[in-house]
Order: sequence, then C-alpha cells, then structure tokens
Amino acid sequence: MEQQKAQHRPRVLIFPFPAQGHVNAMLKLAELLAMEGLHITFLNTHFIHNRILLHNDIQACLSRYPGFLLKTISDGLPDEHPRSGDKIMDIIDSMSIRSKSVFKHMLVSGELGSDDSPLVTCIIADGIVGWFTTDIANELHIPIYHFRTIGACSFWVYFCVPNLIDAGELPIRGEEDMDRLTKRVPGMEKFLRCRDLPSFCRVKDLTDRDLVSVVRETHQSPRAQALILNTFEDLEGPVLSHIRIHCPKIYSIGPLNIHHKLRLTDIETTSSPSSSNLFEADRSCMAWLDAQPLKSVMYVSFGSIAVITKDQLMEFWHGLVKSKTRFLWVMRPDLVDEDRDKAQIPKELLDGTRERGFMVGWVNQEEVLAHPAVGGFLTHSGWNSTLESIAAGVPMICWPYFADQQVNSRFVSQVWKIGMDMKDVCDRKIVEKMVNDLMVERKEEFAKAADELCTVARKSVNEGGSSYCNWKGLIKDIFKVEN
Ligand SMILES: O=c1ccn([C@@H]2O[C@H](COP(=O)(O)OP(=O)(O)O[C@H]3O[C@H](CO)[C@@H](O)[C@H](O)[C@H]3O)[C@@H](O)[C@H]2O)c(=O)[nH]1
Ligand SMILES: C[C@H]1CC[C@@H]2C(C(=O)O)=CO[C@@H](O)[C@@H]21
Repeated sequence: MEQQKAQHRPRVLIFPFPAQGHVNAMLKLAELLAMEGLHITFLNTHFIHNRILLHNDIQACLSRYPGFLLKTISDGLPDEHPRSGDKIMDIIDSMSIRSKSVFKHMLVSGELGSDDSPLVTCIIADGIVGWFTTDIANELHIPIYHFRTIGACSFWVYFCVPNLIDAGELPIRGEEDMDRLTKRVPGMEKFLRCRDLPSFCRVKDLTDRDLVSVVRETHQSPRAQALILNTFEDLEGPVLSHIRIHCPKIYSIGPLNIHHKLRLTDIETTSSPSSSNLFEADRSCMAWLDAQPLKSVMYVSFGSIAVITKDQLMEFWHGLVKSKTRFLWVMRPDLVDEDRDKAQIPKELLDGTRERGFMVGWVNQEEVLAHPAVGGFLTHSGWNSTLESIAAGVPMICWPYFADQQVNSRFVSQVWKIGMDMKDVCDRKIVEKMVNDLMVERKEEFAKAADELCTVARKSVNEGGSSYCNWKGLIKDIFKVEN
C-alpha cells in the first residue's frame, strides 16, 4: 500500500544554475516541496555538488524527506575554470551546448528517479537555463516550470531589453549618457536610468554574448507552465502585473528564507536546517557579535561571485575604518583578484580592524543578519542578500557588482527607500560618509523603513498572506498537472 502511494507521488526535478545564490534559493524551494509530500530530485553540477558535500552535512539533513535524491550533471567546463567574477557567464554557454544531450539522456534513462518513483513527472528549472531545459521538457512531454532566482524588477528589465534596442535607447552612448532616464521599461520610466540597467547592457556591441544569452533565456519563461519567483506581492506587485501580461501564471512565494523557516517550524523537525554553503562557514563571528551593542555593526559582504580589485578593497577598508563604525566583513578567499600582500596593509587599517572590526571567510548570513547587533548591510545587492536583508529588517548600502544587482540597488534606494545606492563609485570618502549616514545621521529613518518592510514581508508568508496563498496554489497546480 505504502509503495503504491509512493508510485503515485509526483517526482519533481529541481535544476538550479550552478552558483551559490541559485542553489540556495532552489534548495529551499525543493525542501518546501518535499514537506508537501512530493518526491524530489535535486540536480547539481558535479562542481557544485562536491563543494556542498565538502562544507555541509546535506545528506543527513535531507534524509528526513522520503524520496529526496541528489544527482549530478557536468557543466561542461574544466575543473580549473574559476566559475566566479564575469567568468561565471561561460557556464550558461557551456551548459546550453554540452549539458543538453546528457540532460535528455538522464531524463529518459530513469537515472533521475528511484525504484519506487522512477520517472520525473515535473521539472522546475532555473529560468536562466530555460532554453535547453524547456526544449527537452517539451520534447519529452514533461511539464516544466521556471524558477528565476532574481527579483521581478530585474526580470522585467531583461524582458524589455529588445524594446530598448528597438527604440534606440541601447546602446548607451558613453559615460555622459548614464544618467538618462530610460523610457521603454513600463512602470520604471520615472526612476530607471541607463546606469541602473543590468550590467550586461553596458556594451557597445548589442550582439554581445552575455547580453544576448540573458535576454534569450528570459524570453523562454512564457513557454513554461508557470513562472515561480522569490518575491512577494507587496514588494513587487506593480512589476509583477507587467510581467503577467507575458507570463500569466506567476507564483510569487518569497521571501523563501522566511517561508522555509516557518514551514520547518510547522513540521516541528528536530534536525538542523539544511545548508548549501560553497565555502566553510566560520561561526566565531557570532560570539564577537554577541559582544557588540545593539544595531552597531555594519555587516559587509559581496556575495559568492563578485571579485574586487586590490584598490577597491583598500577604498572600502579605509572608508570603514575612518567611519569609526564596527564592522563584520566577509572576505571570501577568492574575493580579491590579486594576491593580498599583508605587509602592504597600512597600520591604521590593521589597528582599526582589531579595535572595531572582524573579518571572516564565510558566514551563515541569515544568522548574521538576524543578530540584534547588526544595524546595516554593505552589500553587492544580489537578490538573495537583498531579500534576506529585507526579511531581517536591516537597511542597506548597495554597491552593485554586475547583472541584476544594478537594478536591485536602484529599487532599494529609490522605490523601497530602505538604503542608499553607491553604484559606480568606490571612494573611501564616500564609503565613510554613507556608512555614517546609514548608521548614525539617518539611522532612525532607514531603520523605520526597513522595519516596516520586514513586517510586510513576514505577513506575506504567514497563513493568509499572498506568498502563502500562492504557495498553496502552486502545490495544487503541480498535483493537478500530474493527474
Ligand atoms: O558569507 C556569506 C555570504 C553569502 N551567503 C549567502 O550566499 C547567498 C548569496 O546570494 P546573492 O546575495 O544573491 O549573491 P550572489 O552569490 O552574487 O548571487 C548570484 O545569484 C543571485 C540570484 O540569482 C543574483 O541576484 C546575483 O546577482 C548573482 O550574483 C545568500 O543566500 C547569502 O545568504 C552566505 O551564506 N554567507
Ligand atoms: C550567470 C549570471 C548572469 C545571469 C544569472 C542571473 C539571472 O539573471 O538569473 C543572476 O545572477 C547570476 O548568478 C547569473
């Protein structure tokens, strides 16, 4: 009887793009689906899978879900490829060319299932690899949903790039054109400048590989059964309405981190939540945070992909030390693009850091942001970091590095007004001034706005909230598609 029930249970294949921000969000989605009784196959690239096994006890955590499988596929790149900075874009191309036939073979051969639920009955693919996954899904008559791990705001901007090109708004005509308002992204006419377009739009050649790839992939989502987004209606409702004209079925189910935490509480699990860190998390900073005053610490992190120059490192460092604010800085081992020569670091920086700072290689970011000592976040504006900061009620200073981050930082500063945008500037004086503004001069204003948005975010995933209801709708949809 049990086995019969299992055979009738849908097996959902979750296929994230191989990068930290994508895997984190899609693993939370996978776990939420598993809690609903679905069988899950989570497909990572070999590279990501090995890194996760190295730094997390993921298998033990996922063993609480019957039928949860971890499988792997090649990304087609050599082991020594850095897979960070702008080199990350090589992965889209490589996968579209080299992983396509392997992906099809894996689906057909049954190797993505288990004995009691051998077939994949539904696919949730990362929208950034929507092209080849949708082709294969359609060929094999398997329903496919797209999950795009960026915000609705940047999804919509990518979607509108062909309009910008047709209207002659792209290419951008040099530095003096950067502050021009763009008129061809409906709903954003009043505040979106050329400067705020995704970094891939900053090219002279409109056939640029990266721009073409991201726009092509974005335009695959109307082909999917539905589009799932890690956002919530009260945050991005107006933008979602524009996207719904092209992708009528959108499930906004975020912020996934709080959604996930709440549902874990519902099932009263005793085991620890799963993590998918690609770096070893250092817990020593938590004791340091415990010893700092309330909302006094600026948390600094540029996510998992951004690479900065040594000069930029020094500007941030001087600015932070000069501001006299306490800071906790995630210095990923591959953050700086040249060797950091310790001997060349000025004494004032080393002293300032010893007095008021703490540096770590990687942290559990959600825990850090939830700590009462954290009062601000200097971030690269990756979408997960943005949402996690919103979910924790922490205001931001944004220093976008690439891709969607340029759009996110504009929304943080001009639309949601929960922080400041330091885009395109990396100067110690500006860093010092912005840190002082956020943590001292305008502290109350930003803290209040961030607090209010945090309350709204939490409401959305609570029973009756928009993300809660959309989640129930998505589950119903997935089960319906099966029958
Ligand atoms: O020390 C750290 C630093 C980060 N994180 C986590 O790592 C993730 C980072 O994701 P994100 O903030 O989105 O940044 P990226 O790693 O840069 O993510 C990529 O993927 C995102 C989702 O598509 C995009 O929005 C970004 O632009 C893109 O660079 C978050 O969940 C963080 O909580 C940690 O756990 N510990
Ligand atoms: C490969 C990077 C460029 C686009 C991808 C992405 C997305 O638009 O889905 C967000 O950030 C990066 O991780 C991906």
